[in-house]
Formats: sequence, C-alpha cells, structure tokens
Amino acid sequence: MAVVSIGALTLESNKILRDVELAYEKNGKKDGPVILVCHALTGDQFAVGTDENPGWWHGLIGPGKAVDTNVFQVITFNVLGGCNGSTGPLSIDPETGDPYRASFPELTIRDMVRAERAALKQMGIDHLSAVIGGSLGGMKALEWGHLYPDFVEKIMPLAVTPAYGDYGVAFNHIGIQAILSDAEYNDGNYPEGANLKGLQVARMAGMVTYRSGNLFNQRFARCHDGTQFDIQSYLSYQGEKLASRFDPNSYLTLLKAMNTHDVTEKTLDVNIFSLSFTQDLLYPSEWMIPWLQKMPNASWEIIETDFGHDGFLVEFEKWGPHIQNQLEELAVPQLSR
Ligand SMILES: CC(=O)SCCNC(=O)CCNC(=O)[C@H](O)C(C)(C)COP(=O)(O)OP(=O)(O)OC[C@H]1O[C@@H](n2cnc3c(N)ncnc32)[C@H](O)[C@@H]1OP(=O)(O)O
Ligand SMILES: N[C@@H](CCO)C(=O)O
Repeated sequence: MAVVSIGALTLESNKILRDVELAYEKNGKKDGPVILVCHALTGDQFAVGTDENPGWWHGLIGPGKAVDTNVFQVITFNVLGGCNGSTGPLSIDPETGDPYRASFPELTIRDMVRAERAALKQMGIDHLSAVIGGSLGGMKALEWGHLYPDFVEKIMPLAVTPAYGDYGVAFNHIGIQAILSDAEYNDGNYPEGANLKGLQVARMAGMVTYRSGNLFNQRFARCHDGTQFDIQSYLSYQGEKLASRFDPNSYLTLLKAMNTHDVTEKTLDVNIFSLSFTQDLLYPSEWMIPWLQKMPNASWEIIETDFGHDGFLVEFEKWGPHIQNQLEELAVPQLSR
C-alpha cells in the first residue's frame, strides 16, 4: 500500500497527532497536472482501482474518461481518521504502544485537509489543478478552497452544502447513539469478529438519507418474501456489509467531523464548480446555490436523479461531461494535451 509520512500534525483542537501517515492511490500521466480526488464517508483511496477491482469512481476516472488519466495525474488519499491505511483509530498510539481505538482525538475537516497539504508537499507537489469530491469529500474540497486558494486552481465540491444541516446531524446522532449503545462495541474495545449491530443500524439509518423515497419505491415496490419486505432485507444487508469493512471508531470520528464543518460565512476566493443532485436529503441544492451565488467565481449545475445524495457515485454519463468540460477549461492541461 502506498503511504506518505508527514510527521506530527497539530490539530485544530491544539492536540498533537504524532507520526501521521496518509495512504494514497496515484494514477495517470507521470508529471501531468495534478487532480486531487476526495472520497466520501465510507470511501477509500481506491477511486480508480483496477479493472478486476474497480474503485468507486472507476467510471469517471481513466484513459479518455471525464477525468482523463492520459492528461492528468490523479491522487486520492484515504482520509485522516479513516480505516484503510491512513492514521486513524486503528493506528498505534505512540504514547501507549496500543491502538488508539476510542481515544483517537476528534478531528475537523480542516485537519484532514491540512494533513493532505503536508502530504502533497512531501510528495513534491506544489500545485493542484483541481480538487474534486462528493459529500464528506465535497466538504474537503470546500475547505481546500478556503485554506489554500493559491495552491488550487479550481475546486469541484459535489453533493454538498457549506455546512452540514440539522437533518444530517440528526441522522448522525442516531448512528452515533446506535454504535455507543451496542454492548459488542464495548466502548471502542470490540473484539475481532464482533457482530457490531450498532454500526449496522447506523449504516441502515444512513442509507435512508443517501437515497430517496422515490428510488426505494421504484426498486422495492412493497415486494415481500413472506418473511419481510425487500427494503428490510436490503437495509440489513447494507448494514452487515458496512460493518464487515469499516471500523466503528473511525465512523464516529468522521461523523463528528462532518457535524462541525461550516464555511457558511466564508468567502472562497477560488474558482468553484459545484454539482447538486435532486432529492438529496442531506445537502439540498436549495441551500448550496444561494451560498454559491455569494462567491466571486462560482458556477454550478443541478443533476436530476432519483438516487438523491448518492447521485455522485452513479450515473456518470449524466454529470461526467460537466466535470470534463471544467477540466478542459483549466490553464495547464491545454499545454499538455
Ligand atoms: C465517494 C465515496 O467514497 S463513497 C463510495 C464508497 N462506498 C462504497 O462503495 C460503498 C457504498 N456503495 C454504494 O453506496 C453503492 O454500492 C453505489 C452507490 C456505489 C451503487 O449503488 P446501487 O447500484 O444502487 O447498489 P446498492 O449498493 O444500492 O445495492 C446493491 C447490493 O444490494 C443487494 N441487494 C439488493 N436488493 C436486496 C435485497 N432485497 N435484500 C438483500 N440485498 C439486496 C444486491 O445484491 C447488491 O449486493 P452487492 O453490493 O453485494 O453486489
Ligand atoms: N455512499 C456514501 C454516502 C455518504 O456520502 C458512502 O458510503 O460514503
């Protein structure tokens, strides 16, 4: 696994996180202009992956695709606080020699972006052509524009709003309480192979906000197998799947970071192109667009979809061309095509 070490990081809380590492995936044209891609809550650094194991944006990024790896280098970090190789609750706390688990310090979206800025410096990268990300990744894209407007030419925050709304905080609260009240979670010290019902319920609650009522009604149509409705088995399946691949302490860390993010009162002096998705219950366009209208250099599109919030993970043919057009307008790639 590719990992970059950045040493100690002082967090917004003033706590110091020692021996910080970020795991990453890098693809595309060697020495080409750099695009940073930011994953969502349960994503990871494998945005592209391989043909055998495609990553979550395999349909968007690749040779001749909307994010053309014949032109650009594309880097994705596993987020600070994540559980796929970057420093997070599963990492060893140098103070104790044991994994942090529930003692991992609370993070902000800004801490995550500062860590990535340090990692890029370590990798010898001193300019980004674009930062693209959805959901939590969109919050990071906004934060890149806020913290480092001279380092990045264009930010593309997708399926996001300038802060996380009360509706999102409410569902995060349900998720957090479900995890904390699970005896198997054991205050963060859960045993290997534990059946983490709390994390499963948290994912089920989350799934209801990532899609739309219309999508569920079309897809499941009240079908019943004699024991339960299909939507029930679907949600249970999604809960089990997430609990088998994700660390609950990491999940808590990331939810809390999302809750506190807020650039509502900031003016981002950077080129912004944003996508909102219809029926997004968490990050509605009705909130994002009035904020974008106050920015000096912003444009946007609204994508019609029944997927709602998860629209940024599917139906690339609908919105990929907007991303491609935006990338073609960048200053540097014109020279390198
Ligand atoms: C930007 C980021 O980093 S986030 C991306 C990283 N996260 C992930 O990849 C995990 C989250 N994944 C997803 O959100 C989705 O898979 C998407 C958005 C990528 C695609 O969504 P969809 O194509 O609608 O598929 P969805 O995940 O809803 O459902 C399909 C799964 O449900 C199962 N399923 C469908 N109906 C039922 C049912 N009634 N009962 C039980 N299981 C069911 C399918 O068998 C399938 O299983 P599989 O995933 O093991 O193949
Ligand atoms: N499907 C997304 C939802 C949060 O944006 C994820 O699992 O990360």
